[in-house]
Parts: sequence; structure tokens; C-alpha cells
Amino acid sequence: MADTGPSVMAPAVPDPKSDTADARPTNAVAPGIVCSDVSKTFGEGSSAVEVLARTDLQFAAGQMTALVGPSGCGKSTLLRMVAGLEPPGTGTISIGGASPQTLQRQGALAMAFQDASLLPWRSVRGNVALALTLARQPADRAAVDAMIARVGLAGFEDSRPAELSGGMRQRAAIARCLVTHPRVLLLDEPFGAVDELTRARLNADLPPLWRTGATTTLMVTHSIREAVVLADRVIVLSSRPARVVADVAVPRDLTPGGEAALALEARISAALAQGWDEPGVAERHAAQ
Ligand SMILES: Nc1ncnc2c1ncn2[C@@H]1O[C@H](COP(=O)(O)OP(=O)(O)OP(=O)(O)O)[C@@H](O)[C@H]1O
Repeated sequence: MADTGPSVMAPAVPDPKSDTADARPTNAVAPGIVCSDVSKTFGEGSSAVEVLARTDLQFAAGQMTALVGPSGCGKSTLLRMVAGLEPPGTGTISIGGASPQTLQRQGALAMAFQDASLLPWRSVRGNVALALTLARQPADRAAVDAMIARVGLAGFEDSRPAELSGGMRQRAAIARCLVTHPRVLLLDEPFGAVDELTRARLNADLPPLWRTGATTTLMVTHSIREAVVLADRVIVLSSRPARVVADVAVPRDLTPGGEAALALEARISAALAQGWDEPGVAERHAAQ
């Protein structure tokens, strides 16, 4: 994963000069995300690395989409572009008709990364409350404690991150994301740094908090099973330069581990292998 900056991209401090500085999330309607002709190349000349080939992608409002693909193919880069942290090389990204930066200024976009990295000197309550402050929402202690309880951390409000297990830190990081009720939630391997059992527990406990239809969620994961369990749709990317090799709808009523789920996992796995191995992927896109 590339440099991910702070673990939770709390909404940016609003720019008072901006005409949208006073904009607040006025409703809970999730926006759709439209990536048109988006590509990304880092560097120039002989050191240029083409990460994402020209791509059109749409993410439906209120849906949870999982992005899977070989390591280094550009999943985090795509997420960072949607977050407005990285400008696309070509094309545009529109979220509900607005730019990612506008969503950020509205405090309507939250992002969590694999390593949780909460502020170590702040308590769980302090970390969660900070997200509200940055989003210019009232840091209401009752709301903060309620969100902490919803992720299963009641009783740990005053604990510092170092006093928590990895799974508990992930829960705190998710609470920090969700407390502002973001309309767009971007998760970059949020459960990647915990053991399998904890991960299964987090997969069961946390998604209902954002699967309300009021949040459009993109999640990068290396786990095909996790993608099928959590997402409404799984997009499989090829090795660099990334292109979409499969776009798989996941029925909501799928039984985890059931026959239909296993068939989907096999399909995604085959697409992943194809995108990984297919000869000439890089050359074809270099020629475009
Ligand atoms: N700011 C940057 N400057 C230069 N190269 C970068 C930058 N960010 C990412 N890259 C390169 O872009 C490629 C894709 O990185 P990215 O982190 O998006 O991949 P990924 O699919 O998320 O990987 P992983 O699954 O291993 O986390 C990598 O080769 C990486 O080194």
C-alpha cells in the first residue's frame, strides 16, 4: 500500500475563504460516484509508472463496492483519487455532481486505512470527537459515546490506543469515521492488520453500521471472501496498469460460505488470476 497518510482522513478543516465553507451535510442521501476517463501515472519519462489505465467506473448511491486486485495494481491510488487526496492524471471524478474536495469540505467523506493509527495521545473518546470537530459538527459527548458503544467499545472511552488490541483499534477507527455520518466512506484494507478471527468478528459487527443505504462505500480488500461477505458489488482489477477485468454483483441475500457464495468467490478468484497473468496487459495499455 502506498503512503496512506493519516489513518482516518477526517474531514478537512474548512477553508473560510471557500464559498462552500459553510456547507454542511444537509441530508443523509448517499451520492453516486462517477469516474470518467480516469487514469493515473506517477513520474515522467523513463521513470513513469502507469498505475491506472483510462477507466470509466460508476458506483451506485448507497452501495458498498469492494475493489480487489494484485498488490501494487493501484487500488489505494484509486481510493485516494476518489478522496481528493491525489489528482487524476486524466479524466474527472464526480461525487453526487460535486468534486471530492467539495465533499471533504462538507465533512461528508471519511476514509479509514489498514493501520488504524489513531492519535496515540488521545483517548478513544478524544479520537472520535476530533472527527466531529474537523467536520465542524458539534462534538456532542453523548453522540460520541453512543458511536463508541455501537462499535462494541463501551467502557473503553478513556483508553489510549496503546491500551487496546488491534481489533479494538480498528473499531475505534471505524467509529471515528462513522460518527460524522459520512455520505461517502472509503475503507482501505480496514481489517487487514488483524487476525482472521478478529477480522471475521469485525466483518459481522461493523458493516450493518454503514449498510443503511445512506452511505456510498468503497472498500479495498485482499480477501475475496471478505469482499463477497460485505459488498454489493466486487470489482476485480488487473495488475498494473489496472483495468477492470470483472464486475460482479453480489446478491444481498447470499449465505456466507454457502454454495452461491463459494461460486462467486471462485469466479472472482479466476478473474483475479486472469488479470494477474494475462500476458501483454501492460503493453496493451502502454500503447493506448
Ligand atoms: N505518490 C506516489 N508516487 C509514486 N508512486 C506511487 C505513489 N503512490 C503509489 N505509487 C505506486 O503506484 C503503484 C500502485 O500503488 P497502490 O498503493 O495504489 O497499489 P495497491 O493496489 O493499493 O497495493 P497494495 O494492494 O499492495 O496495497 C505502486 O507501484 C506504487 O509504488
